[in-house]
Amino acid sequence: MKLQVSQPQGLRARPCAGVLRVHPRRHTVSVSAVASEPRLVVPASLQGASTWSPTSWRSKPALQQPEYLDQSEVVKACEEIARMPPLIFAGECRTLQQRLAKAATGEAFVLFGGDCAEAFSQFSANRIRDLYRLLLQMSTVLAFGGGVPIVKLGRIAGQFAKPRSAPTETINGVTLPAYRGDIINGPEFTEEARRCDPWRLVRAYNQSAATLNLLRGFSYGGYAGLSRVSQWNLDFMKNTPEGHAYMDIAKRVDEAIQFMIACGMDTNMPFMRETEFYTCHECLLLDYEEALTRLDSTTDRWYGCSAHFLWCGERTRQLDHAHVEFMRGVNNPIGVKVSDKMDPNDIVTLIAMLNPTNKPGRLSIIVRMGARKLRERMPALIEAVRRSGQVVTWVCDPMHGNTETVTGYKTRRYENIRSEIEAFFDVHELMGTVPGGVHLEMTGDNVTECIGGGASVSEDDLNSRYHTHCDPRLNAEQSLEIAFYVAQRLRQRRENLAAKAAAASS
Ligand SMILES: O=C[C@H](O)[C@H](O)COP(=O)(O)O
Ligand SMILES: C=C(OP(=O)(O)O)C(=O)O
Repeated sequence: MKLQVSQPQGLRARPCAGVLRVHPRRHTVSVSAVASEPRLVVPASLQGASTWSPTSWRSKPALQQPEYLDQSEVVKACEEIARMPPLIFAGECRTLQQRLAKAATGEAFVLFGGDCAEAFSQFSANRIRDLYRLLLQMSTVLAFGGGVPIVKLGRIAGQFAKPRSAPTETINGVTLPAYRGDIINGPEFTEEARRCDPWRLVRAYNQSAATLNLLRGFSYGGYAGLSRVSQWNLDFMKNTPEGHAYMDIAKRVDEAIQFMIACGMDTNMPFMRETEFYTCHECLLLDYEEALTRLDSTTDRWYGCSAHFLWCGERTRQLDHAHVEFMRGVNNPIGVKVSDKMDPNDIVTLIAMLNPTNKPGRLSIIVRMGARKLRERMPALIEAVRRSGQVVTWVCDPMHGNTETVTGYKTRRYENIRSEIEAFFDVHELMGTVPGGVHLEMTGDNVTECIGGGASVSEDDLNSRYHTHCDPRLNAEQSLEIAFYVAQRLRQRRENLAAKAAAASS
């Protein structure tokens, strides 16, 4: 999240859903040949590539959109957002893309983490700080194990809209519209709360701006400095096994820094005082995303300025629908969630549509299918992508394929989450490909939403601190425990590669 003073002026605001300056762009549709076969061409029925604009999604079916009672209020709210400054800058997106390109080749690793759904009622500086420092702690553990830079991407400052399996919810015979995230309606089970309110768009924008302001302060104001590694432990973690294991690493980092200072290292170097931190969310609510789409005058390219990284959800990734149409035209690094329903031919077509010039770091494929299905289905997806010569960053989301209901609560079992990560690393090892990152729903709070792990949250504990508005999150202790497991796999991978390289050169 480098603040680039010259960029804001470079991003031109555009009016929302009205007089719109269409900026024709050309996409080549064949993947530039990294490998020679098969040549990949997007079917003619899915083309129309030269006509992209921030509103071209409007001519396609858009799933999971709210039904507002008064569309004119939506237009007014979006016009207000379109007049507001961008939340992120195009130059930051380009830097992030370079970092993600490194993750595609194993020279970096990506950590995505944060709330399932940010909430207006849970907005506080302390909660932002606690998630932020937990992500810093996890990054330290991962960097220590993996020996590579960790790209930190918070599901924060914009992760408000939720796709739902069913449009309605029924409790005790009463049926109301489903809760779709605070940017759309409220979680309370009343008719009034569940009504879609367009002015929530503006409130979500304002909360995102305030959140980003604090995150930038933490990242560049000294909080994230390496000399503070031992101070990031959350209070309630201090007496847990993960807290102790973390402090062991922190001690070794402190010693390494002391040694480097003794060797003459300047502690005022930016890498000692600052860290890059990026934001991401699901690109779901297209009215909002369109209102924050801006033209970067330094490159004459469009960027989605609601977050550095946007992803397309499993439920909205249809090749000929609105979300794919919108995403193919923004120049941010982007992702697509992929379940076991994804077909190997379709993944190749989808990648060609979203990354026609095969830019490394542009596209992350975020796999979420549960351990068993991942072992069965992911090899064919990897093989199809490899044969087409497409460069993607493979990321494991071990949350969304592992949701179940226990004693009336939506939950996830720690062991299933860990097993999916294990399967992800195993499959990449077998295929000789690169595990590029993990994507977690997690919080710095001491919640009881996922069962198991060292924290030993039991089925009976679920009702004690179940605060999520949508899906269950790992708590701080469970998250750190996952980080230790991933770090161990990264270390193993590093050692295996070194052993292979040594054998090859002897
Ligand atoms: O976070 C993902 C989805 O929004 C969520 O899993 C949907 O939950 P549902 O199946 O209860 O609608
Ligand atoms: C909805 C989400 O994921 P998916 O599209 O994989 O279900 C999410 O990550 O919030």
